[in-house]
Amino acid sequence: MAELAIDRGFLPAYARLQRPVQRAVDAAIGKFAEHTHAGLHLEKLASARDPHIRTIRIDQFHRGVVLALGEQRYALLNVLPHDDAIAFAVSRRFTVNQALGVLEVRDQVGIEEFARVTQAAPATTGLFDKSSTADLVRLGVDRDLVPLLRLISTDEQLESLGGRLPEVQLDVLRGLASGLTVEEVWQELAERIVSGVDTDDLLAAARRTPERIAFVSGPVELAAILAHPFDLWRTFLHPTQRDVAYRAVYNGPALVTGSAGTGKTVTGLHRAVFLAGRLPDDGSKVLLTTYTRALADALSKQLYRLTGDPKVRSRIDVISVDKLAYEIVTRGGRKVTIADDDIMDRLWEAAAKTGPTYLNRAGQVTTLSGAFLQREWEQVVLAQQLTSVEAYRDAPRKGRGEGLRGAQREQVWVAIEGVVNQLAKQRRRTHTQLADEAAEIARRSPAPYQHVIVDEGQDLHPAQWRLLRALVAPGPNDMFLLADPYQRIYDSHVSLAQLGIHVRGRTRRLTVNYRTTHEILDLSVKVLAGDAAVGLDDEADTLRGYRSVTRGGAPVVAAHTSRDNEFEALIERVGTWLEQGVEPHAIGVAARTGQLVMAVTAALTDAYIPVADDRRGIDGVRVATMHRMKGLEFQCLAVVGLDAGVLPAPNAVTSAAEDPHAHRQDLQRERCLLFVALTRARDVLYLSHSGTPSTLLPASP
Ligand SMILES: Nc1ncnc2c1ncn2[C@@H]1O[C@H](COP(=O)(O)OP(=O)(O)OP(=O)(O)O)[C@@H](O)[C@H]1O
Repeated sequence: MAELAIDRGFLPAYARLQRPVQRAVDAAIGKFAEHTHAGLHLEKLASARDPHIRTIRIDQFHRGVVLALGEQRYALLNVLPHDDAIAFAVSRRFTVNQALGVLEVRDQVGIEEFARVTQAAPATTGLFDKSSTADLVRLGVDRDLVPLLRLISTDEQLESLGGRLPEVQLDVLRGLASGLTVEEVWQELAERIVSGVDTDDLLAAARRTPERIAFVSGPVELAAILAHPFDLWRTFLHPTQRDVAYRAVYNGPALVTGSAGTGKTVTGLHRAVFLAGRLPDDGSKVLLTTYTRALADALSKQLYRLTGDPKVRSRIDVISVDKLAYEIVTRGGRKVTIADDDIMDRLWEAAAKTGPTYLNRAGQVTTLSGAFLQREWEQVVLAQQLTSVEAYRDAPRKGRGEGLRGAQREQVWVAIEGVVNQLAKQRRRTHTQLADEAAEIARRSPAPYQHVIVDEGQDLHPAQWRLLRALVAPGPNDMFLLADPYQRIYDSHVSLAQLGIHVRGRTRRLTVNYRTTHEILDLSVKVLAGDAAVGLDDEADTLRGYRSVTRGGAPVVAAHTSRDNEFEALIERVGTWLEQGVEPHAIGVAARTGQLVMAVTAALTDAYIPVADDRRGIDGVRVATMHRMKGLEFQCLAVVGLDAGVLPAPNAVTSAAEDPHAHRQDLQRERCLLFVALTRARDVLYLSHSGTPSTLLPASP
């Protein structure tokens, strides 16, 4: 089969066609492949804005639109009913970006229309006043567009013009509009700048544009692409994603950051397949790991969609860090019983009752809470592997708030030791303890993996990092880490460098959100209240340039006077989504507490709405705590119970009297949690509360 190119925009169009039309499309594609396209009636249109555009006959009612790239190569752009196909073909114009050399498409007729309407109302302050024409052109913006861009003064205008502009240029303009300087946008593009671009060579440009044009080399590859027409991420990566995922060599651990929905997981999956594909057939393996079992399952499913090659697939182990630690420790038949959260909570509460006291700011003697002791154990003692009171007395308490005086530390140590001893007596371990044991075992054996890829890295504990470090020998391409410090919802404040994982000079940031609409993202970012998060590389992270590629409706915030009313409204809302044809599993309902989750589940079930139950294998609407929503996504999402007394969760926030620093940190963690929840929504977000709204909700979304 000869080379045939497919445009990214064609796949969703293909998915919407009736099966017989799809078959006619397949036949037409086949003719192209056999170079018998003469029979397809390639037609040039007199009124077309682009002389390279042709249409072809698909069936009696449908026409395909193709682009002649030169050298007898064609790219299939779209298949539409006859009149729509003609309108599409007439309006599109393909050009070559003068800075990047990539193939671009614009809706020329749409741009002309926009210019007609906009000229009547010239702007006073333009959105791009800070960028000179030379700057814009240097960033690849077409010179003929600049006068029109000068008339634009609002984000709304840019978005209304946006759909008609070449995508790369829109991305540049969105970056500038979101506050990036010309230099920062240039930096984002820098590695893709091409010198000596021939703006007449469409074929060369198409080959430089894998994010838009896929050259298909055989029927198997074509079938694989057409089989999942909505999974654009499988074929068309953003250039930054592609560059990050397919770089031949990182000379050591690499860290990819990017906030919610920027395709970190997608990038990690591509990297896993890329690295696995290069491994020799001698049992060498890639580890793809993440925080929870549910996330590992999701990764596994996506991996199957990305590669059908059983050989490659068999070289990638997908497993959560906890399960991996468990497997390593129990490998020789050793029995281990895990202490679950309930057991641990009870032990810590008991320890707190009889445990250390402190003088609070009002001068009263108060006991430290069980939650405080537990965090002290996990974040200081286990994090630094402290084994004696002497070591603990002098240990730094990074991220743990106010100092504990020497005598207090001794009391805290006694309380912690008491809990640890009881655990040992019960022959139980926590997952964190297990991770260190597993790391110890791993250090004594040859490293079992050639490459380790970690998703959701922001929440891993130092013990888990120690384990991962021990599973792969230091060297090129050893570790590929994906993390977003704004989605840190547990307490780990990790410095990778201190754990012997040095990423300096190998960090990359993704900024384009592919999941969430502009409107939902806008609200979600407000929840973070402008606080900068510190990344795994010890650098302050930034959300500058973080932007979405889609637009939609504004999120709704519904205020209710009682929980009953709130749930009634939720049932109605979910019912409407289902009536509109949204699949139950594409709907999510998130709440802060397990109790609320149970109440929502009961309310929906009583209303005959199916609720997903993994243990019983039941498909349905996913109702879960905000913590469990991490890493997932939903077409329609409701986040409920956003009341003042529920979020921030009182028991998760240290009182300001106990420790003002910890108080601030806990509040920020609750904000991140809400951010994680809200950014799970793809198209529609609905929020509700009963009584006084949570202080974490922005005033007027
Ligand atoms: N290049 C792309 N083209 C189309 N869709 C994409 C692309 N990259 C990512 N997506 C889609 O965007 C969504 C978010 O991607 P992904 O889950 O990889 O992001 P993430 O950064 O890991 O998100 P989070 O941190 O919020 O879990 C997914 O639906 C994914 O399929």
